[in-house]
Amino acid sequence: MKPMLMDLTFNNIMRMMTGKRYYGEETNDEEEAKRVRKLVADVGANTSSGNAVDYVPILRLFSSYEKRVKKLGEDTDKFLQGLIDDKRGQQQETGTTMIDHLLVLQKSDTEYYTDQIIKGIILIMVIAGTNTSAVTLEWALSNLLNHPDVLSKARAEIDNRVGLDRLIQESDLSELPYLKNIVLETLRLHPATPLLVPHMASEDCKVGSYDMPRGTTLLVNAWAIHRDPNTWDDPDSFKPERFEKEGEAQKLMAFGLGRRACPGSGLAQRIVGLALGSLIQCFEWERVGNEEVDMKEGVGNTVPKAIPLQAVCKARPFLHKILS
Ligand code: HEM
Repeated sequence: MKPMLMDLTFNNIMRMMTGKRYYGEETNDEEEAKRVRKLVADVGANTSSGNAVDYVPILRLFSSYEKRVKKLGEDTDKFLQGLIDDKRGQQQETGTTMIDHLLVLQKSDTEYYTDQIIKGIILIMVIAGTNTSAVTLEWALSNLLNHPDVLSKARAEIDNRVGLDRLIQESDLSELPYLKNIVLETLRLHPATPLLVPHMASEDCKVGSYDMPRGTTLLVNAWAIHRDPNTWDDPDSFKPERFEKEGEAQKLMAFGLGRRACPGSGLAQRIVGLALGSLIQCFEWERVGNEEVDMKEGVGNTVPKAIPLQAVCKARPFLHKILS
């Protein structure tokens, strides 16, 4: 499932930014899509591993990491500049992509909305928004396969509120509280970035009973906070119903808190909710064998499953009718 979910979230973000798809059958330009897919795979392979030279400087003599990453940076910059230049050749005022809007802003505020800033915005949306949403979907589906009762309840909610005459759409999400609670429970047990991102104290301060001198790096262990038995009942169990209690969702830290919290949290919850809702509405899902889906965590910036999810699915009969 993981590669398909990654393709989905990457297409989603890139369609918002550029209007183009790079994965699947409806790609606009297959040659360009192939180049972009290779670039994305190379960036993925080189970002989560880190640079051993940072810890053991002598390794510089043997390592090609820095050279490789520099070349990758140049290729990425060329690709992003190409996206902006393509759009600049078109009529932005009628365009609906994010790059169109940013180029309109560039005309009125040239100093702030430079190409560099626009490239940075595209890049951070791809880096921060694709893998995080894809792993959350993979954990959500894994939990549903291990809890068929929850899956049936979610399907019943969608069938009742959306029906079988059309596909679920974004505007339905506010009417599907159980589906929302499944997403929240997944974010509680499997926060995609379990240590958030490192923060630094800009002034001397106290966190709980600890003194934090200015300049201290602070890591927040959201994973542990989300499983703290003093805060949650039966914290290790997957129980979306817990979020029916008022105020429970406010205890989550999967998107951080405060000024530097994730600005994509609303978008992420819509992407994950709609994708998961569509998978539940359109397909019958089963585990590959009788055994439960393995829920061990692997290693990575955004916590992957140790064993990638494989599942069996069959289109529900109504789908043929509405797609024909
Ligand atoms: C399930 C999906 C996602 C999760 C779990 C997630 C989680 C996080 C977390 C924990 C942080 C750091 C917050 C902190 O340290 O206090 C963060 C930062 C950020 N996220 Fe997300 N995120 C997700 C999706 C997205 C999406 C879809 C976008 C945009 C397209 C996005 C854009 C960003 C950006 C730009 C930052 C940096 C904000 C800053 O430093 O001020 N994220 N995210």
